[in-house]
Amino acid sequence: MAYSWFKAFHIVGFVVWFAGLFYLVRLFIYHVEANLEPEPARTILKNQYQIMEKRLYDIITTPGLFVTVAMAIGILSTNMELLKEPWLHYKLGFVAVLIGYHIYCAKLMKQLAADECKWTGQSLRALNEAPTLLLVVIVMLATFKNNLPTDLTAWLIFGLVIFMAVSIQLYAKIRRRNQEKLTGQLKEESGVKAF
Ligand code: HEM
Repeated sequence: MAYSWFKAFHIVGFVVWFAGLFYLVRLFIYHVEANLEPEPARTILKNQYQIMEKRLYDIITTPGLFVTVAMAIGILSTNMELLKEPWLHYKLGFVAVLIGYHIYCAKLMKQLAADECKWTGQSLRALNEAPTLLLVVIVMLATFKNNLPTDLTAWLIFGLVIFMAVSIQLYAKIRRRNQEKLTGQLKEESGVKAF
């Protein structure tokens, strides 16, 4: 019974953790792109994003990490034999990368607050795909364990995930380009009218 409780809240924990990580880097994108706005909108937006990022990190994302890890320790305490499983060792490797990403997000948040962030909106969009790949791999390992499928279906699903990530990036690029064109046109038109 304890095992099921721990597992249920292990799943709740990582859903919260990932929701936080995905939204956090989206806020970073808006934060960086606020630099393109004229004053006073730029300062107002950047201050607002800074507050939202800190709250999201402290109140949602980091507690999500702690609940996930605490519940995992709970699961392991009910069956220590799990610690000998090779799939768990691989999973722990990917979770370590995920924790590294989580810590790097805190660094980015500080750089953004100090106006020292070198990342562009486009590169942050690409960075935001990293947890998607980790999510897929970790959930696959937790589900299939030592029998991770390597057949055609598995490769097709993996390809589909990569395809979706690339399509989202391309769609965002096209949409931004169209928006820039429209803004340019509107500026030109208002310039002609003023003249
Ligand atoms: C310190 C980090 C973690 C440890 C030590 C850990 C360990 C475990 C263990 C021991 C189980 C039970 C497996 C079994 O009953 O055979 C489990 C289940 C599970 N874990 Fe984790 N986990 C960690 C992080 C994560 C993360 C970050 C995710 C998601 C991205 C995740 C997804 C899952 C899922 C979906 C299950 C349920 C699998 C099933 O139904 O058997 N875990 N985890």
